[in-house]
Amino acid sequence: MTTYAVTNPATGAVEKTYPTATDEQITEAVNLAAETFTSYANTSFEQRAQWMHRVADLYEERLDQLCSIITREMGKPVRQAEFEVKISVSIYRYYADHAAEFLADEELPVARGGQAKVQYDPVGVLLGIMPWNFPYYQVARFAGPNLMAGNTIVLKHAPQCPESAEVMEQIFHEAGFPAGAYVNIYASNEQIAERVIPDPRVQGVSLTGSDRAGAAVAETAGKHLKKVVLELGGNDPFIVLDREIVPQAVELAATSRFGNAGQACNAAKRLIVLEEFYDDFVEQLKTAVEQVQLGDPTQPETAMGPMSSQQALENLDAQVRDAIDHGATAHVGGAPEDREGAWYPATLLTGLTPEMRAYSEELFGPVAMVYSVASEEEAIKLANDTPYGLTATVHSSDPARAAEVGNQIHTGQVFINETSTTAAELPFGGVKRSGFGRELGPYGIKEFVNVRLVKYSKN
Ligand SMILES: NC(=O)C1=CN([C@@H]2O[C@H](COP(=O)(O)OP(=O)(O)OC[C@H]3O[C@@H](n4cnc5c(N)ncnc54)[C@H](O)[C@@H]3O)[C@@H](O)[C@H]2O)C=CC1
Ligand SMILES: CCCCCC(=O)O
Repeated sequence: MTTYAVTNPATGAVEKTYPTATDEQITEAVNLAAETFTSYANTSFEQRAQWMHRVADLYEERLDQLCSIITREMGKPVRQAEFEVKISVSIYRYYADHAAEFLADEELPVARGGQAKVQYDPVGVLLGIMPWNFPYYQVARFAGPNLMAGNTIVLKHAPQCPESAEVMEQIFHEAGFPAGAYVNIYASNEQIAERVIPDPRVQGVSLTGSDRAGAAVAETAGKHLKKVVLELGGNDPFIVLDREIVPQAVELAATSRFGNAGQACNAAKRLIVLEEFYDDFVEQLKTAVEQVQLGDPTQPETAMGPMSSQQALENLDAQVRDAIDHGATAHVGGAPEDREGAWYPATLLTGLTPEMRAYSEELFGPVAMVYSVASEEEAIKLANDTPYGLTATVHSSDPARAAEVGNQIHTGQVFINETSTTAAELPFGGVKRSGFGRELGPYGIKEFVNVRLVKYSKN
């Protein structure tokens, strides 16, 4: 049974519970989104943009409240929560400002004469299934473009995030969107599979989360011929090619790995370093990891708070224990803190080998793993030795060399001499088990539209 509750990971205390929807409520939610679609699809881009900018205004006006909610729901340090709210605002404003341009009719040349154009029409009700790690940002990547395209949305958030889910729906309605344009549901997985995805008025599903969840939802969607966009996990390589870049690479690696307590699909997870300066890199990184102190996530000076839940901590602990039991070395950290709440210290592991779970599985927590390789070719081979393909970052004092290596890594995104970042105008997505489809940028608004040909005879 799915329980929607605010369980503060800093203390383990259940602070608020929300009732899972009844089957009748689920049906009413889809009915409302479907009935609203007809009129909403006929609103102008200007009207949608006005409402969308108002959503962004309300996020800005309620910054402190929004930050406090997710700090309690999943332990995010308040400064990082501010960043998340602000990037969500930028996504809403980006699509408010650019949707009309991105979805403008396109005239097509016709060899045999006549006229033709493509128009980008909304398709109907979309289901969004979002995770707990960035409660506002993940929803913005889905709601921003699809509402601007004229679709209506039914949003099922993570069971850990019922309060942020509630406040987002309130904001969209207060901003002026029709009630049926954005409908939040506290649904169970079974209700999603049995009552939402099969509904003929639901035209697509966007899920961000684990590949396990993605596979389950995509299987149901496939059975009912519904398009999906999947933003799943990653085990992203971070390759260091020369000694000169090591100090910068150490700083970037620590920032990427320990932000959000390591709970980011695009975090640098596998640090791959040429053996000639491997010891130096590990020593410098050890110093950086030791400086990442756990703290009260409500305090502005805190760099890392608890993990999102006791379950997330236990999953990570099992993976790290398995690595250590099979011979890995924990230079820093390596076990949960002995106190109430989901507290796991910044951890540095070396000596990873293929028989360990940590070698092939995503470690969704504050654990940096460093691998030594003898050559650039070995670095590329190791980087690609994963079922995932989300982002890769490559670091060298010679950016052209880094780009050449980056071009050989099978991922949806490559970053040269910087951490894997995200922005409203940059497409985000992966290959292999990291999912398919793209969010953000001009690509994110064309995933759930009907690319419709209109042709006129030449007479
Ligand atoms: N790509 C990303 O941003 C994220 C990836 N993850 C990955 O997921 C792993 C585990 O995290 P979880 O909390 O288990 O995330 P999850 O993948 O179980 O949850 C993500 C969302 O999918 C929903 N969901 C899960 N199974 C479902 C099903 N059968 N039908 C319908 N909805 C379903 C959840 O309720 C939630 O809303 C992490 O270790 C990480 O690898 C988790 C969060 C975000
Ligand atoms: C704002 C950072 C992006 C995290 C992307 C993810 O975990 O899905």
